[in-house]
Amino acid sequence: MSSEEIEREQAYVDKLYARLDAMRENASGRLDQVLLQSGGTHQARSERDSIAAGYHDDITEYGGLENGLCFGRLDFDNAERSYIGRRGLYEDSPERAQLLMDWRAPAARPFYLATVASPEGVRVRRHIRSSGRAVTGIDDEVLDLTAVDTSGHDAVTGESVLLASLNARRTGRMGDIVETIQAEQDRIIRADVRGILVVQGGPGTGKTAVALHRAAYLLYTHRRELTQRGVLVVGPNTTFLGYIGRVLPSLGETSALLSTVGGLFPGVVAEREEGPEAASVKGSIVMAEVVERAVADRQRVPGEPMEILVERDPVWIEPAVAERAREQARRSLKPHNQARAIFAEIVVDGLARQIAERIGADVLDPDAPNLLEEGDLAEMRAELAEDRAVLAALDELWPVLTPQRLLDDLYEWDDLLEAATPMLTPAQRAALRREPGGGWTPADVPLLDEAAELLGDDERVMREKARREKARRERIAYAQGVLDIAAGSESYEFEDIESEVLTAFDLIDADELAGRHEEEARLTVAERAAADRRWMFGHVIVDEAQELSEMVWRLLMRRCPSKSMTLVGDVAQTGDEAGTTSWEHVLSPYVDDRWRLEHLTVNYRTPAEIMDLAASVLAELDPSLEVPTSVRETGTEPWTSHVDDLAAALPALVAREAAAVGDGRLAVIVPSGSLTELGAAVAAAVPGTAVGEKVDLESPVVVLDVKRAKGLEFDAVVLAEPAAIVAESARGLSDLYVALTRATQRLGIVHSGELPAGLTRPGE
Ligand SMILES: Nc1ncnc2c1ncn2[C@@H]1O[C@H](COP(=O)(O)OP(=O)(O)OP(=O)(O)O)[C@@H](O)[C@H]1O
Repeated sequence: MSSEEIEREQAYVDKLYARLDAMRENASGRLDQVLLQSGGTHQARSERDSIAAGYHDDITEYGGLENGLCFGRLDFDNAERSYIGRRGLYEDSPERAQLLMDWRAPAARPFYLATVASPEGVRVRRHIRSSGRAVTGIDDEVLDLTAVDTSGHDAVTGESVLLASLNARRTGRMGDIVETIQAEQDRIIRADVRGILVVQGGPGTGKTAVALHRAAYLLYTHRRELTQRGVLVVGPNTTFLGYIGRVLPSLGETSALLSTVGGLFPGVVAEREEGPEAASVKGSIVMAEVVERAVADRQRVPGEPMEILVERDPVWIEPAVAERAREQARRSLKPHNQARAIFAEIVVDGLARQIAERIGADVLDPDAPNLLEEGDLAEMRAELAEDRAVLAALDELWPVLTPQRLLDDLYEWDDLLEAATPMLTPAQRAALRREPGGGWTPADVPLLDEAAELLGDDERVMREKARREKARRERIAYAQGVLDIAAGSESYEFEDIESEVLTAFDLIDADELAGRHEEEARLTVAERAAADRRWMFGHVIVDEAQELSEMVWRLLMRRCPSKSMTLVGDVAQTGDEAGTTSWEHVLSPYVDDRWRLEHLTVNYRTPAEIMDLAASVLAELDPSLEVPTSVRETGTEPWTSHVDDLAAALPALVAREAAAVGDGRLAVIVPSGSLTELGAAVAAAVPGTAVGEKVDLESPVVVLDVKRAKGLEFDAVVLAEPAAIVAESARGLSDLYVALTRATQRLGIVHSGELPAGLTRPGE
């Protein structure tokens, strides 16, 4: 392509960036203005908060567009032309002529779908390559071969753009694919938002990429509903979330919350590890009943009259009264903590009547009516309801519980555990046992959530929350008052804003104001959703959805009552014992057969040479499972090396591979049981190696186990002792399949023991 043509496109791209810069400056100026406004009604304040949050989102989005703002151009048969980019841009003029079309706009679809066979009115599709703001190349695809003189164009090169991107070195962060979305992917990305869409696809077929682009597409197309309610994206572990974390902002969205299952219960960090037995029991659907029983077991009736000393006089909670109280409280169908008030009222009334009988009786005439009146009785009830001994008795019979307390007690006390789990085997019960304060695991999260549903909020906690919110508002109003006095006016002239604010900041508590800005203006929908267990998302996207347990599905269905969901996964890659090998099994309890299934069939990651090997392992796992077709070959066969002492030999082999990938990324995937030992051996010999749980994926070499490698990809992979990986878990063959399909260029296998079936091929 001629350099004039590149220059011409550069001039256009410069114009786009100039417009973007102006928009960014404008948004920053407006944000500053909003943050400095003050006072007004509660409604005015909250309107300002949301306006400020909007500007903040815009600025974040503009900042993410420094690379490849514009990547395509469509020339139509009717001589019209559209530039396609990561967001739409319009001229700053009354006509608002479109400068750049958002890739998600319906009119941009031909960029992804048009072919020579079906050009959809497109004459030429142009790919514009760039680095930062500089245009570096242009590739044209002539689609309407009859309508155009092709002599001025290069050969058809659509594929070359895709292959260039697939062959590029990995950085440790996932990038977006907006420039090269393929037709089968485009159809999924733009599928109807309603209902549950399951995307089944083998490794490397772009499930993660498609899921994230779908999030961006839905937020664009259904902006009003979804930016308010947000989109939840659930991924398998924090390493993975770090890997995909920058894809969405670069697509221009801040209304998506990325979370692991462990992060879905606000206030709890569920990072403890536990054995597969415990995780498997906790994930099973019977736990819904276990939690229900555990709550019911905390609503007690004493076996015999329970004595309480009220001001040194004994009174008794009679079993019959407590029974009636419990029944009425349960019949209210209120959650446990709220129903306690009903229980307490009836019990207290019983106590008040006992006392009334004693002190109101006519000593001269036992048959005479009680001397106390209804008013006296009411007063007595009020006093008893506050009495320490009565409260202690109520706490014993119907304690106010947090979900954490309920589960802590359940796991700790044999009698509670036994009572709540008659349907479990002794071994399953033993797997649940835990000492107090042991920390939460991801499998506890749906149980905490289940408990929270049944327990409801503690009214005391709610009162405390309301009190704190009121105090916060008052502090702000106070600070604002000072600010207004300092500035001498309630409304500012914007030219003078800086000097006035500086004075005010000097005079009052700057932290207070900074905190207020932080708290109120900076909270995105995603942040607000993260802090609120009851948040109901507009759409839920789950990656590696095959790993989710039945209990997690229950939680997710609660968070998305509209059941608008996209679930991507591969039932051949299930590693978690509580995970699934059947979509139908997990979905039918919620939506029966009302869900749609789409398939992705092309592997964009793993070259054919590596996929051949992975295919033999998949055949061992289940011959009926289909292997996705690799889109490219590299000419490099995987190598196998048999060694006597793995820990001694591995570092040198890793160093050799690291040299072979140059500035790319290399992963050493090892059995979980040897992670520490092999990690240390490699780290000691190969500079820049990161090992373990939360590895920095941007390191040149990382050592991890399959669980943490899930969903990730690297230029090269060295797989250590595959037979041990297979032996480590009930789903070991699936784990091996996952490990084999992480590489984009090179794969090596090092083993000291036997090779597992499927991998026994002649090596290097
Ligand atoms: N249309 C595309 N254009 C460019 N790259 C693509 C395209 N589709 C997928 N890729 C790339 O292929 C690789 C694999 O994609 P992704 O991680 O989304 O696959 P996956 O199906 O989630 O894999 P796995 O099940 O193994 O986790 C990524 O590097 C992704 O960017």
